[in-house]
Amino acid sequence: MNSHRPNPSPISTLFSSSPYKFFLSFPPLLATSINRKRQRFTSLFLLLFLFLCLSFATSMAVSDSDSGPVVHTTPLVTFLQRLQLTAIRSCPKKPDPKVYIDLSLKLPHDLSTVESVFDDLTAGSRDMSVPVEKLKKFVNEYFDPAGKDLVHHEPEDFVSDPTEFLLNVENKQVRVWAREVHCLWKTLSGRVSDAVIESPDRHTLLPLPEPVIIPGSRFREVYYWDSYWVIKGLLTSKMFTTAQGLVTNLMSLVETYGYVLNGARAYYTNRSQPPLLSSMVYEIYKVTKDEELVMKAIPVLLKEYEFWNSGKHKVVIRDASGNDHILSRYYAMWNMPRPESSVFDQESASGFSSTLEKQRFHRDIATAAESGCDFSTRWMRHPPNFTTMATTSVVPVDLNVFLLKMELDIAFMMEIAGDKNGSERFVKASEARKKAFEIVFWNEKAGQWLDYWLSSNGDEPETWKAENQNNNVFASNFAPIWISSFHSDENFVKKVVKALENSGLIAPAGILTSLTNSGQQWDAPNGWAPQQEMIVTGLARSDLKEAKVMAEEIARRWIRSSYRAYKTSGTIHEKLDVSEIGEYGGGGEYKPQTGFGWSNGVILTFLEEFGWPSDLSIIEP
Ligand SMILES: OC[C@H]1O[C@H](O[C@H]2O[C@H](CO)[C@@H](O)[C@H](O)[C@H]2O)[C@H](O)[C@@H](O)[C@@H]1O
Repeated sequence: MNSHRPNPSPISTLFSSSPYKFFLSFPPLLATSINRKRQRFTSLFLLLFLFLCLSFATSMAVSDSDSGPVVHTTPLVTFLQRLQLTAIRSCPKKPDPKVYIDLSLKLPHDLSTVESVFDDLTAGSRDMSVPVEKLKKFVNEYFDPAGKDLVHHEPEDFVSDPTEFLLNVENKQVRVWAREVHCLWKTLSGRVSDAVIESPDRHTLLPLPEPVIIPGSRFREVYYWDSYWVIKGLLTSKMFTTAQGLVTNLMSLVETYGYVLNGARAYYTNRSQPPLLSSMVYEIYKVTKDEELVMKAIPVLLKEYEFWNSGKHKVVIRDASGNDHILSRYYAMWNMPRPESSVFDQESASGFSSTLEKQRFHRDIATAAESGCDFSTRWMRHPPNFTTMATTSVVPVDLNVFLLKMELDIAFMMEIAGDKNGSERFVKASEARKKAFEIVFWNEKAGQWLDYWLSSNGDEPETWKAENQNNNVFASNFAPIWISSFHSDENFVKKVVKALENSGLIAPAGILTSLTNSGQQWDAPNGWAPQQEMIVTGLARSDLKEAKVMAEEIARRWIRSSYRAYKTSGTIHEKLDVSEIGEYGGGGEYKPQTGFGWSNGVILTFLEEFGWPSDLSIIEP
């Protein structure tokens, strides 16, 4: 596991800077002109002086740098960041910065040689730019292109027409399309190449034991929370072995790092993503009844549970009666620009003058990436001002739903394993978190759960204040309805359904992410597959008729829109613009992506859940 080493303090560079070198060389210079006693006194004096300098610099270092945890990255990532900067400054058509951080070092070159060639190439260039042709030549000579280290893999359990596939989809047009979506698993399937296993230091792609399903396009590596909806889709496609392989991969990351990484890249080791590993194991178990998988998963899930419920991730909110409620927040172990978007982050932080402000901002940016919702007005103190991102100060509703679900899943798995005490312990933990939902997040007037803004840095317990609830409407405010703890009481669900109906979130093609069009991708007018699925599935599982009707209506809108977008663009999109049927989403820091893992998964899941009658047109009425 990576150690959470603190950020290197400016003190480490103190003695290499010139004025101090001068002081260190001072005593020998004096030796010829004064006697030994005086020399000893002078040396002592200088030592004392240096000690005082050191103490002063240390105290400055402590107060002027953010003291949170930092997981360091690899030398290759650090170099590729330099190359990325040069590429962005050199190419007239701005390339996707992620392309450069995904390159791998060609054999037989070693990094230090390549670095010195690069130093020569950029020497004399003030802004690090170089002529494009020279840059291309350098990259081609020393690097393999992004994506070369993930080789195609034909999934062994893929059949083009699986038996019992989507039996309730009767409409011919929809069946044909569903089969095409099912076939996309083949294009998204890959295996980490042997080159990565043999020389991991030459790659930013991390070794994984089993084949993978990637989201698609620029996302040529496994992502944590995406995998939940990919797995749901794979189960519909009867690809059980592939689904199990994905879980084995994510479990291997927990074994190595102590948590599941944001994605399987060396530059994602400083953060996780929404914790859905237990839900993945649960979904697979429901279909396969594979007890061996459950037994393997329990210790891994316990390790992951500890990660989310300790250190900076853990927060304590005290209620008016003095009872403490333990919840979790996102908190990345990083306070610098994200390597995959380094230039973007540097520019965004350029308005901050102190190192401390910059570091805090970078941590809040990386933390938003850990939330999976990068970026959104949800994390901004003064939306839509991006520089007011303060993700570490938010106790998020959805993260705590995932953790409550994890507690219930672990309890369920421990029951299977025959560990009654362990199971009871986790049932108790889930009850405590459910209580915290009532006290901290639930807002009776709004009929939804609201994110909570911390008043302090979250290191000490703090007292709950009504004004700290974020009153803005987000799809995530309705995420709790996903789990049985919140959808089993009909009267309660009625309240939530009414609030959702009146929220303004229900749009022609699905559920909006928020009501603010900020230009960020996790805001209006975008709708994302995972949020549609959580809310729709939760409503559909309740016993309330209105909730079921609403669920089906939202699912049909989403499917129709995905179908129309597919027919016009020939592909499935990462996100949709839900203000209009058939429009794909935009905004944010990268171009809209296609492929696409979780969108395919949710289309198949909805078709499995609601079917499609033969007389119902897929073209919107
Ligand atoms: O490169 C920018 C960011 O890209 C990722 O985030 C987006 O794509 C992921 C894969 O589909 C998805 O899990 C996430 O919810 C999206 O916002 C990546 O996860 C970020 O860490 C990265 O900075």
